[in-house]
Amino acid sequence: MPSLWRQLAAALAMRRTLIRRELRSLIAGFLIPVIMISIASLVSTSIVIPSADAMPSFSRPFVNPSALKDVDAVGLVLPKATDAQAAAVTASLKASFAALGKPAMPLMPFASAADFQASLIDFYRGRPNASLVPAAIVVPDAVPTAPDADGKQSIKLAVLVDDVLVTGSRLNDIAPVMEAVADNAKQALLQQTGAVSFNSLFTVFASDKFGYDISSAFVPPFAASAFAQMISIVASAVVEEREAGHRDYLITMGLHPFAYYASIFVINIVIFFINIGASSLVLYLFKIPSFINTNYLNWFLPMLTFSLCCIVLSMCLAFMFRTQASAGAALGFGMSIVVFVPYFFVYFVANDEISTGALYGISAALPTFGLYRAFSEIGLAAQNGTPFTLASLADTGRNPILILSLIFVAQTFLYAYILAALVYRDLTNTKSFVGALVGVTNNWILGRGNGGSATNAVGGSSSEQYIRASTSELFDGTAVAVPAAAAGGGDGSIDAEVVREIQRISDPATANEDIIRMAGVRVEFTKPVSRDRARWWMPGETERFTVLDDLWLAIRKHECFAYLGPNGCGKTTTIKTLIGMVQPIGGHATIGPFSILPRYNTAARAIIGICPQFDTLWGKLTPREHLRFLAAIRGSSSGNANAVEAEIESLIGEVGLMDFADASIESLSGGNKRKVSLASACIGNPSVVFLDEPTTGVDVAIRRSIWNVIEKLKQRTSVILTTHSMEEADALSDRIGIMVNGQLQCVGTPQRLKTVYGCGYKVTVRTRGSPDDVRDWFLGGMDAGAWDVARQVGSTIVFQMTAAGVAGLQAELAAARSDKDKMLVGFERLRRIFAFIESPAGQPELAARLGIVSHEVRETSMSEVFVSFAGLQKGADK
Ligand SMILES: Nc1ncnc2c1ncn2[C@@H]1O[C@H](COP(=O)(O)OP(=O)(O)OP(=O)(O)O)[C@@H](O)[C@H]1O
Repeated sequence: MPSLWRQLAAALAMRRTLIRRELRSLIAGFLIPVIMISIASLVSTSIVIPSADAMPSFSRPFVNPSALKDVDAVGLVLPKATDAQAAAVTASLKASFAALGKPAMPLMPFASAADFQASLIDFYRGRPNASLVPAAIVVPDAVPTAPDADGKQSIKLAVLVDDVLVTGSRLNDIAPVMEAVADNAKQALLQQTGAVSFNSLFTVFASDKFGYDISSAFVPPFAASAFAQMISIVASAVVEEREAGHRDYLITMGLHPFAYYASIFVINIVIFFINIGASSLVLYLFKIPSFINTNYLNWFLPMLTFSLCCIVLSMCLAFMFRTQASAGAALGFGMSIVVFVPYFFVYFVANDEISTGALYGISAALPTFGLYRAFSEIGLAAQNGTPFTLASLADTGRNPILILSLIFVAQTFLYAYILAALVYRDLTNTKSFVGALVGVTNNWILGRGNGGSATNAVGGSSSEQYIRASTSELFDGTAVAVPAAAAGGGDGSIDAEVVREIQRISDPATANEDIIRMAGVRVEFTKPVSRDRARWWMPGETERFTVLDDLWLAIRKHECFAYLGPNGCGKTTTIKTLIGMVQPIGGHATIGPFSILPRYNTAARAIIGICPQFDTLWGKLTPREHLRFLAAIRGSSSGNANAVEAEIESLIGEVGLMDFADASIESLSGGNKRKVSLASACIGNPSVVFLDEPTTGVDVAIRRSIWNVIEKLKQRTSVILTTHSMEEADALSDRIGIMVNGQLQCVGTPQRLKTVYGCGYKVTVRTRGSPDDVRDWFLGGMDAGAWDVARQVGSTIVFQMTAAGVAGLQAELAAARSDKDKMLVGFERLRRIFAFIESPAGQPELAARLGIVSHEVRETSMSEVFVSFAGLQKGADK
């Protein structure tokens, strides 16, 4: 196998190709954060008055005003008042304030609200000539120039009060003052206009609107939420890959789990960078004050470090979900809650004030909160006129960005540890999470693990180390007790060849004959308790059931072994055990020189190839790219790029994909996809290839071509073929094993099984004479009672052996000492049958009477042998 880094490079190259091909869907996914930040920016900037666009950052000088005691200037906006009216109102207000003990109160009349705003903004900017503090503005609305028909004038008088002055208990202090202001304004206007009625109202205006940066409150939660959405996007993608079987396929084909997860990490970091860039651009283009006035490293550090921890966290969360749909829905919603609930709590309940300890504590538990607070602190600092600078990063008392970023980095390591444990548990079927943590610590971190561990690859030890360590673990045949029924010469209850196979497996001297050996392998799964036994007070109750029950099986070098059995008998489970995707509860097994049970030595994966039952292909790749990628992760024995290309071309030619080698896999027919899977299994010259129902769902022509490939394949490697096609097994395999109820029921050459387990022969005769004569002649002449008529259609009669006839044949076979003798018994039988049917040829009169046109003698088919075993499967449809 190539080094970890080469595998990582190969996985990255493949992901890059996939991303290029799936750019549209990817952009759609990753646009979400940018869209969210854009919306937040747009809303923020649209709430700020237009003239504030050009404003630099400012600080509010009267954040906590002491009511009117702090008011030393008033702006008057009297847009429609005449000069005389304005002077009257001004004089009246002066009097009003003089009464409050503020005789030097400067009053500044403005011709329009826009004038007033401009002056106000100058004030906020800290311009020296702007001394205005807005406290009250009196705006007479629609000042009539002449009395109405009744001689009366009606004036609406609006008294606007800065909201900062009316917060909390200060309202009571302000109300009488403002009433006085209004009253004096009324009096002044009355004198000037002679109006007899006034409608006066108080309106509280927010001086905020004159430039308060609402983005500093608005953008942080949205930006944090946008980044939090990335968690659900990344996690969904990881779940999708697992759901499609890609992860397991790659790992069983030899990709290091570390390389697999590291490739996801690296690719997502790149995507995050793009995202950080795009989001920053949005904030810049919208001129979000806290962004453009703050040193960029203050933004970048939390965004980057959050991305690191977010990606690893996503990979951990992916383990909670089986399907991409559930992951997307649950995490998308969950992340919004996780961001917004603490945000609302802190902003509204805690009044945006939070102690440093609480800030770091909550951030350590919820990274999304940490990110929100980081953005929020940046916003607050900018709004207060002291935006974070590069130097302020070191001032951790005032600027929490560095500490928050370090918290994210620490979380990245923590989640990486948890991820390692989750992967470890998944790949080794360790029951408890704590056990997995211990396993990770011992095997991967401290390097104390056993060399044969399924997971040592990640520890970085070299392949040689592994092989040495694991070879010593190879079971010597005596490590597992031979089943009682197979002890000695067997007690006759199990197939003689199965007994011989068990004895051979338990003899270490014969180990070199086999590429695969399994001894006493036991696999159990759990399933929901059946309804009739379910207890209502224990919902979701499960029970264990045995799938492989003390399985002994050996595959010889360079043989094609057809592994047959009814649905659910455990064929796929056997293969999954051999490729390390199922962890048995007992037994020993080896593949070549590697021990794979009780602990899976991942070095074995270099010598196996897998064509899974369901195609696990990347639709956007072409067959050639697919094979190249697998070649890169498996490595070529020569390490020569030309040799790899030659191997790929030869495989493409062998499976007949020349015309489709550069078409995307998703455009191929089911049959051609099967061929890609088959070629993929052969990449890297494996010593044994697992073909799990390779011809399922393909037409006759493609089936034939796949058969041809298998024929060639078995000349250079061992093949384990599972299939439901007896014709296929019969045609391709050197030996057949039939598995029922998790145990091998019989094993041997197709001929042996047909001879030993068949139900004799069938003879079909077609006549132009009388079928009755033929029937009487056949049944009278062949062994008495051994034959009967199976069916008669027109002039064709089919004879088959009776139960007594089959029993007689079986007795003869049982008496034969060896398979060879059994074959001879079979041949002798055939010879006798043919001799009898052809005997009329020497008797013209009989031949003329019978008028036999043609005859056919057929042995029991593999299907019939199979059916006789399949019926024994528990729970099988009869
Ligand atoms: N992960 C699992 N958890 C629980 N039960 C499982 C699991 N995998 C397989 N099984 C069950 O184990 C039994 C054997 O399954 P397996 O897939 O090995 O059968 P098979 O012989 O390959 O069947 P088929 O010919 O239909 O592919 C079945 O009853 C199946 O439902």
